[in-house]
Order: sequence, then structure tokens, then C-alpha cells
Amino acid sequence: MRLRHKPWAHEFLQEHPELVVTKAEQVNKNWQKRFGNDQPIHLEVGTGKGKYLSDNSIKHPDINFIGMEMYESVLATGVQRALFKQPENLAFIHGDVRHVMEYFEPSSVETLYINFTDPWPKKRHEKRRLTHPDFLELYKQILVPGGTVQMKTDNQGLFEYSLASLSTFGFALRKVRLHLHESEEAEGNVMTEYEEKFYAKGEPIYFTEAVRP
Ligand SMILES: C[S@@+](CC[C@H](N)C(=O)[O-])C[C@H]1O[C@@H](n2cnc3c(N)ncnc32)[C@H](O)[C@@H]1O
Repeated sequence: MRLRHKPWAHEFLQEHPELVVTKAEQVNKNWQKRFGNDQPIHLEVGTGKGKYLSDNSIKHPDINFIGMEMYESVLATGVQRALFKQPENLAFIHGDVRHVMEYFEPSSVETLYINFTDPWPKKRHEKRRLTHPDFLELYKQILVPGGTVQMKTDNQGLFEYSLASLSTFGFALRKVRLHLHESEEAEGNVMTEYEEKFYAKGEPIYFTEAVRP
């Protein structure tokens, strides 16, 4: 994706520890303490500008939503939006998903979303795909028993790779939809920022829900 450098983003994120975790020690894997409740945790990896979680946090106040994003300039926009809405059940982590174990206890996340992640089509970049087995191992550790990965993408190649990767790893593919918006899952679906663009062009959105091994 195209990145617009925002020189103010780094300082801005540091100035909002109530919404953004920039160092693992700030939360010590204790999200219950941070949120002040023991509501289920839903995590979006590669949250981008955070629209999906921001909208979800208002729609589902009984769930705590956390978005992880590695680019400050992208995340800063999401934080600006969230500050405006002030939901108490929303937080962001500035960090690379490779380090997700530094932020979560094992078996502590109920649902993990991977939305419109970069497809990295070249074979030599396979390890960067967020559904590579190296990442699935991390997801397996932080998800609760029976917890799920939910993935949405417009990219057929990434979708096929991810279905194979999840299934080979041992995740059970509970739902597979080749056109999310023409399926029963369309009702109640919250659109991500990228999804809105592809949906407006009439492109099919692929969706899967897979249960932790
Ligand atoms: C194409 S955007 C999609 C954003 C959003 N999920 C949506 O659907 O609108 C993918 C995002 O994932 C982030 N990302 C990719 N790999 C990541 C990683 N290893 N750790 C954290 N963020 C990552 C990128 O920086 C980018 O902002």
C-alpha cells in the first residue's frame, strides 16, 4: 500500500498512551487491567487506519477491540478518528505482528481478524504474508481454545494460499465464502476501509472463518 509519511505521527502516538500502546511494558499483557473489565478480546492484525475496529467497538460495546499496525503514519489517522469517538473498548498497538507474543498471554484472544492484508504475490516474499505458517503459530498460541481467525480479502491468490496454509496448519475451515456480500454473512458485516473501496467497484470479497487447532 502507498504510504504518506507524516512527520508528526511518532510524537502524536506517544502523546496518546490511553489509546495506543507503543511499548509492551505499558500493558504487561494485562488487558483486563487496562480495559477495567474481562470482556472478550478481538484483535485485528494489520489494522491500517483502524476503521473496522473503530466501527465495531461502537457496535459491540461488550467486546474489547485491539488493532495492531506497524506503520506509525497509517495508525496515527486511526487514532485521530478514535479520539473523536472516544470508545472505551478500543486500543491500538504500534508494532509488528511478529512480536505479538510480547503483548498477549497465551489463550487470551477470542477472535483474530486479518483484513485485506498485503498479498505479497512473489514466492520469495511468502514469509511476509500474514497467513504464513510462522504467523499461524503465533495466532494459535494467543487464541483461546475454540477461538477463530476471520479473514477478508479481495485477492484470490492470497485467499487460496491462506485457505491451504490454515488448513495444512490444522485450523478447521468453518466458513468459506467466495462472495461475502452475497452470502448470509453479509448481514451485520462491518466493512473495513479497503473493503469499502472494492465493494464500491463491485468486486467480490472472499471470507473465511477458521477455528484454532
Ligand atoms: C492493505 S492494509 C489493510 C488495512 C485494513 N485492515 C483494511 O482492511 O482496511 C494492510 C495493513 O497491514 C499492515 N501490516 C502488514 N504487515 C504487518 C505486520 N507484520 N505487522 C503489523 N502490521 C502489518 C500494513 O502496514 C497495512 O497498514
